[in-house]
Amino acid sequence: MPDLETLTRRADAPAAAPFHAAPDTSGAACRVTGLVVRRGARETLRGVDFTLGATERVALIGPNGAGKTTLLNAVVGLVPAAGGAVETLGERLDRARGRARARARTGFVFQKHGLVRRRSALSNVVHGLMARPGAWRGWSAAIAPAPWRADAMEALAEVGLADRAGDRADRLSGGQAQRVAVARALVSRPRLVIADEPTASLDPAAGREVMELFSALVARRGAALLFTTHDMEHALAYADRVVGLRDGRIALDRPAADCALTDLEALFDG
Ligand SMILES: Nc1ncnc2c1ncn2[C@@H]1O[C@H](COP(=O)(O)OP(=O)(O)OP(=O)(O)O)[C@@H](O)[C@H]1O
Repeated sequence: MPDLETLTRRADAPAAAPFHAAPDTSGAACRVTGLVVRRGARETLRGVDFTLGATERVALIGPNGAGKTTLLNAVVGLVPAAGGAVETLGERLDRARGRARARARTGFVFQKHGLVRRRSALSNVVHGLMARPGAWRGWSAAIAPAPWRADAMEALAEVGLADRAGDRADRLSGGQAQRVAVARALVSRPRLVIADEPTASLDPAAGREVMELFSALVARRGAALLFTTHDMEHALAYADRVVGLRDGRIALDRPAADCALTDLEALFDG
């Protein structure tokens, strides 16, 4: 089974999935019910109930090993449920076609940008369109169809990097590279964006800049965002709701506006 990062590599893109899948009529980006995930003999998620609204931004927090990444993986069907159910973008994830359709409408951002270093910023954003029908994984900015290049340029402009479109990814700063990764995730206009510690590799100022932009763009697009973070200030500032995991269970689920920093820090005590 591929991990989250291989999903953004074109060879593993769900090419068979239709770009325009059935509309989500469930009213939620994701519904997780009684989810149990096992890794070997150990239960890493132990009965998780969680709903992500269609346009909601949720921060997942908790100590190391609490199950945050496992939950992100489960939301796109990258780890199987040993119990309970997951429905994402109206699709049942226990079915291969449902998983492919849900993933085709999901954007991904990772701790490390995962850009192709020798390709231009624009080519890297074009890669975010590879779930479209007819996509060829060798496409770069130079040979992708003009409308696709235009979409990629628009996404780069939205992250403030239109003027760096032709620069190789390895010439960008960490913060700029992560902004390109955000553009790559959003260019296909996903209904759901998931991000695993998107600022962990950045310094605090660059991290704030990326999250500010990322969270605002997702809101402007009317998509849902689920991100993990170890930065409690990011959880409070860039999410509508904070969900805390501890030992594979939900230990906190509250609107960000009703949380104090001390509430979040309490999750890490003991
Ligand atoms: N591929 C795997 N095989 C076996 N066990 C795993 C695997 N991935 C994660 N686990 C285990 O599942 C549990 C939850 O891990 P997970 O990565 O979801 O936690 P996390 O909250 O994201 O932690 P962190 O903050 O350290 O990234 C941990 O005990 C971990 O060791």
